[in-house]
Amino acid sequence: MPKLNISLEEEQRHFEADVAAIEKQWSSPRQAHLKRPYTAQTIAALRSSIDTTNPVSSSQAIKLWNLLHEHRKNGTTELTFGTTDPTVVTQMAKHCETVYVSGALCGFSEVSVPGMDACDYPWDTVPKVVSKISKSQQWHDQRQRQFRLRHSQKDRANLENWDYLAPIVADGDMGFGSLTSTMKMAKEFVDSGVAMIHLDDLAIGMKKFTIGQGRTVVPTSEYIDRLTAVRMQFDIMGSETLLLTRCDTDHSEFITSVIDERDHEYVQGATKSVEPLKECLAKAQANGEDLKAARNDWKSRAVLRTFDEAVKDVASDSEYDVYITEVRKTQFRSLTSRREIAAKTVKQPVFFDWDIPRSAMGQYFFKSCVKAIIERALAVAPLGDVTWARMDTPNWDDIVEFHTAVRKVHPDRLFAFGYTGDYDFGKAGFSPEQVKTLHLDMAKMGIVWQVQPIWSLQGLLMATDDFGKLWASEAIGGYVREVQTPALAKTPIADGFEKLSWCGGYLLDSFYETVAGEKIVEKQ
Ligand SMILES: C[C@](O)(C(=O)O)[C@H](CC(=O)O)C(=O)O
Repeated sequence: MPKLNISLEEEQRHFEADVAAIEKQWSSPRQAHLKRPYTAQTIAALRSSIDTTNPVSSSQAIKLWNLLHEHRKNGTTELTFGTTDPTVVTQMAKHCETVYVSGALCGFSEVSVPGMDACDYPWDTVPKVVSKISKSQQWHDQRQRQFRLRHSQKDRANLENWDYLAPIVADGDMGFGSLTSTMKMAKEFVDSGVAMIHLDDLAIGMKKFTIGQGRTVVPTSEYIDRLTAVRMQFDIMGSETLLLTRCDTDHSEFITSVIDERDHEYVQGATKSVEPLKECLAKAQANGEDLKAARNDWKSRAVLRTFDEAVKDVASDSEYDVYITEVRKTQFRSLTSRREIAAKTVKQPVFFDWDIPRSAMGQYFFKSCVKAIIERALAVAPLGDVTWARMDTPNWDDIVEFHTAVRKVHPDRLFAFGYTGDYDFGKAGFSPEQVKTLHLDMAKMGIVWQVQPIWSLQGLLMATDDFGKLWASEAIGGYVREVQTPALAKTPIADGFEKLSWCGGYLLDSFYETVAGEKIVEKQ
């Protein structure tokens, strides 16, 4: 292998030029709001000597950044939905300005072994889907342009001219492991051409929906480290790719560790001296008892409380007032500090043990609330570009409280929102009239990117079911009447093979023409 032919002075010059370029990029209007815990020198030294910026990801990110800011300025919002299918994306281009690649959908349709969304698919699953969609967008852009340029300037005025290059937003879940897998995932995303990815605070494998038991977050510090790892990877690549800091704290029941005192306020402990939950459940299992009932019985005996609630239970009203006033003098207090204050302000001893309720997997009980979500969102805001508090149910008061509080600190913040699962708006207290204008009301709070992530699971399934029924009963007669005729009558035409443009027929022909020098297809 030959030695690198570069003098020490030249190497140093390159390094310093890199540092200067990084500092310039970090102070640009696109990046000036970001705060990194590392320096441009550190990043420059982590780069390889070849430029690894991905032009698609960076230009799509800037396009998205400008689009979202335009919405924020106007109090409007981008509305999109999730898919994994490039053909679907071509039709989205007529109505949406962005595309969403959903992890949940990938887990059903883009893996060798499908399953419910537990984010347990390989870490490069979603980047591969983004890459497929991005290449398809580029191809449609190319074949549309080629078709247009076959025509005179005047004739082009009557031809379709869609923006197929809608920026792609994709699901990075929790990063799929520790720092290095998160970095590898971020790298694959950038190389796939993604415009923005979201990363959340869930523990790996602990996104649980069905039995509603066990959804687990990581400590705030680990959430910050994850996002820092992504930001660092983007910086190493010199990428403009946007980072959407998603917070899944809502309805989470557990936290993996109590290492970060910022989380202590929300950790629950037993306030009665009972046997550890783990032992109780092991005994119940050995005796063939109903585990859910045993757990509920244990909970009623253990009386789970946060430390502040435990103090409130034993203190007089005036004692509690003194206690909580003292606690609130500092934003974050460790359990040790809370115990010290309680010892000074409350006569009764406070029994509180957060180890007794720990699960067999070691998790601690966690009491989620809007305040906890706000604190996490604020802790990570400087690392990201957009904020999303994922909510299991559409609770309007919570939505308003969250966005108002974050906007107080970051008035220009961009927000995202997902109409997760199938929200029951009626049950959540919304009138049909309120649902109609919900997206606009949210836009006024800075929620500039709104997504129905899993449209396929209702919309596409329903359309396929309806068509399957028609085809089975009426075959080609039904097809011609219900699909082909209306598709061709549509303006603009619902593309397909009929017009050679959508399927790239003219582009293909022009490759042959260019190589063989023959004019195979007449200009239209
Ligand atoms: C957005 C989401 O992460 C997804 O994978 O699409 C899911 C969607 C859903 O469960 O409806 C989510 O966690 O909200």
